[in-house]
Amino acid sequence: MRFSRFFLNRLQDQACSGDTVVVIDVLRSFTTAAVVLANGARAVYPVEGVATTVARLAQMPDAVSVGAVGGGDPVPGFDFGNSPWQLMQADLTGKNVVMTTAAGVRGLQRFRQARRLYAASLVCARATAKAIRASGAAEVCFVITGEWVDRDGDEDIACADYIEALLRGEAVNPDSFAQRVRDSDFGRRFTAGTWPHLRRGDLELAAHADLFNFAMPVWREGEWLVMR
Ligand SMILES: O=C(O)[C@H](CS(=O)(=O)O)OP(=O)(O)O
Repeated sequence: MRFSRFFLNRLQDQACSGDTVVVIDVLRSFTTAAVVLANGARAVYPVEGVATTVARLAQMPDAVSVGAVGGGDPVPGFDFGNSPWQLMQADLTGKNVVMTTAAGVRGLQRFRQARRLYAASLVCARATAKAIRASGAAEVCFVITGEWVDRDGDEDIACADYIEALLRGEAVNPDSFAQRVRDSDFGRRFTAGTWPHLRRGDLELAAHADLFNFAMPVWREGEWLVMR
């Protein structure tokens, strides 16, 4: 199996070749999406942009809305912010969830044509590696969504390192990768006490390696993407 990395927020030309694209967003989109699915949601629809999300919600009047803008503040009027801690306490049994976020969802939409597309985070990392191996993937591209000019994105790089190590068959302990999530530039904002919408509970969940034993393949349904 061959591996490459693509940094979503870098301007220079980068290639993301291969049969499998794994978009990683540990803080917080795909930790949130995993919690939503674990809490019984029927489906998560990742939609780019608040206006398009509002239009999608108008087509699905019973859907639950989850969203945040760049920096992590919730979208006003939505049912939930991009907070796994908040969603962990919600009963979402049978619900459709429409989700918009500034980085993770954008990463999925950018690679929506990939032959096999996964959303991944540390909470489902081992299951993601298992699913990729079972698919017979030959070349895997990891998309790092959390690196910005003011953030190292190491929470996502750590997750990519962990999944790649598992796919290489290495015997790895997830603890050091979880610690990198806590120590990352963005991770530290969740304990600084100066970002009211970035809760310590979100970070603790996001750093809980292999909390869930399912992967999150992303499917195309007409013009929409969906995770089930
Ligand atoms: O809501 C979040 O935690 C982040 C904020 S930002 O876009 O990284 O500033 O969004 P996400 O898409 O989950 O990375």
